[in-house]
Amino acid sequence: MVQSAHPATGEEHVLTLDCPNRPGIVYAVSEFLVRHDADITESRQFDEPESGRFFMRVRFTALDPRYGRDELADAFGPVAEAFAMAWRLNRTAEHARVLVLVSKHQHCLNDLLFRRHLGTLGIEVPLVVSNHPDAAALAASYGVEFRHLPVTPETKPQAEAELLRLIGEHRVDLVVLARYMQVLSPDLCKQLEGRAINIHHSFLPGFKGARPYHQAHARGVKLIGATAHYVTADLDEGPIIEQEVARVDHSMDPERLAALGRDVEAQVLARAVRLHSEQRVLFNGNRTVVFP
Ligand SMILES: Nc1nc2c(c(=O)[nH]1)N[C@@H](CN(C=O)c1ccc(C(=O)N[C@@H](CCC(=O)O)C(=O)O)cc1)CN2
Repeated sequence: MVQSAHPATGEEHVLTLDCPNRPGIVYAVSEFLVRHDADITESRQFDEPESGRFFMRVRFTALDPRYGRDELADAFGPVAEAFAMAWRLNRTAEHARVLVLVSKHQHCLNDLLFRRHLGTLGIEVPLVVSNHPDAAALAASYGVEFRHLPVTPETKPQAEAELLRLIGEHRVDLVVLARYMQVLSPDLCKQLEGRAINIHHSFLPGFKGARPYHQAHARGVKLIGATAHYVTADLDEGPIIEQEVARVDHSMDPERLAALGRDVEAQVLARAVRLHSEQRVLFNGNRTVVFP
């Protein structure tokens, strides 16, 4: 990891990119930044032999006030085109606007709102939405707007249309399924591609579905876990961002496993939301490249 020696005054940005691997990519990016009077403060890269793709994340401070995010983006376009890059450039001061979806279990929602309240998670949460009324008091306790959106097989299309309207109205960048127990339709998944994260309460690919702790108990596992992944139409199959495990034993019934799992779920989801909101996750097919 490359770290800058001298403090710089200016706006901090993050550039992420991926492209076919070839010589000269790092030079081209560095030359562009130097030419625009930017100071690189962190740089990570990964060459993936299997796909032949190159992945990079650069954090830099723009020292010349003539070059804000939009001016730099316009100027970087030709460089990106020359290397067939997929890329994103954002100011780090811009916090991701997160809509949280929740059902009955509130531990992951509470953890996210508490970390935001403490200022240790750089996100804004304009809205909490649930298919049950239970979480209204928790959202209110953090001063966050709450919307109860019941979902039945008959009302799912209207409920999802209303959810999309709320995402637009609140300028949402990221949807977080914090133990939301309804399966999103393929259409909604397509519209939320790359900007919806789910916490699954097992160590995937083990124990998919709605009752992983009962499955784990029945199997007699000695480790349980949680997985944060991007949401796709294929249930529990999306690109994995973060995972963690905890040791368990024969004396623990499904309820005890679920109680232990709650802490793991909350930690894994908060880590995944931080990694995504800091632009530290890049897509590599159905997998991810994560620069922590
Ligand atoms: N399109 C997707 N939607 C959702 C995903 C996903 O990966 N893709 N993850 C789930 C969360 N989840 C596991 O992490 C999960 C939630 C619900 C179910 C399920 O079978 N639900 C039943 C209803 C259960 C209930 O009402 O309690 C169902 O929808 O018929 C499985 C896995 C969130 N959505």
